[in-house]
Amino acid sequence: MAELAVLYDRIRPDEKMLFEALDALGTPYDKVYVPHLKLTFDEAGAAAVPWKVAIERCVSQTRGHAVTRALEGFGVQVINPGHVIELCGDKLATNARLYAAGLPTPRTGVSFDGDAALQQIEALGYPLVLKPTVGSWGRMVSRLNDRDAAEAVIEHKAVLGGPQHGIFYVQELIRKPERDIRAFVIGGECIGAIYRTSDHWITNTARGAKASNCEVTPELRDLAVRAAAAVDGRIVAIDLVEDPQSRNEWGGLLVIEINHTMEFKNSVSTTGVDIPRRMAEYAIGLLAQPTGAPSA
Ligand SMILES: Nc1ncnc2c1ncn2[C@@H]1O[C@H](COP(=O)(O)OP(=O)(O)OP(=O)(O)O)[C@@H](O)[C@H]1O
Repeated sequence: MAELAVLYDRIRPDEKMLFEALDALGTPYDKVYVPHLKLTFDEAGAAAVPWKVAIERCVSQTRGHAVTRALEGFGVQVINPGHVIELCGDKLATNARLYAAGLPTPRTGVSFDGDAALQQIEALGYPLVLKPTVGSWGRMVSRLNDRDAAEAVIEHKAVLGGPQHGIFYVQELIRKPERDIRAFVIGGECIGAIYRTSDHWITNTARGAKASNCEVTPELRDLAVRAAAAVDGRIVAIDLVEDPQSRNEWGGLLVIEINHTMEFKNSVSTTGVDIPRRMAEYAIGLLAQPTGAPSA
């Protein structure tokens, strides 16, 4: 049993790379397959939790959040902490936090009923993007070019039902170049960034976008670091778009979302930065601190 753990529910190339980085650094760690983990809140249960620090890598956000909350009860410092997962796992919560911190995002609205949503959409004007507040890989991110599209999507959501479909989260469509930017922030430092380029307006690599290196300009560095700090993220990836119409102090960059269990497999050779090693070093650095307190 080691003081460091990696919590996972599937071994993707990213987790393999993280294990290899930890192996290379020689620090003992436990690979904890969360679906087999049982935690009991009593003395014996606490004795069975040896870890001081854990890196949470679950594909299932619900599982990752739950195990994080539980382990925090045993004094384990999980990267990222539960409150960070709560914020980053929900685009509305992230946007509200970024707004409160004075950081730029696309103009965004939220409403809680179909009729109100249609009114808000009409007032904001087309084209708009409607997205689920919880989700990734660009799933159900929908472009609304006109009232017909808005009515159709609102009706689908009403008929499908379910708590998620009762929230209407809409954003102005940014006329970005055919790419977005993903910046990696570890321990308060922006260690690299990639462009994700596609001829589709949804530029996720999961949808076939091509990754290439993106220079970390002072503006990008500043915004990425501030966005990570706004959600208290320890190891996070910040997704941004370039708005040619914005004259903001970050050269028109806007934050779209923040990923708390970031995928990085396509970004290591692209950026030339050994991202899994930086993650491993950050976690090992926390072990050395008396309280396991974060360094950033
Ligand atoms: N307001 C917007 N204007 C223009 N393009 C957008 C906007 N919002 C999202 N996009 C595009 O759609 C993609 C997916 O959007 P978003 O990141 O919000 O969804 P996701 O499902 O969380 O994806 P990810 O896998 O990046 O977490 C973005 O990478 C971007 O290319």
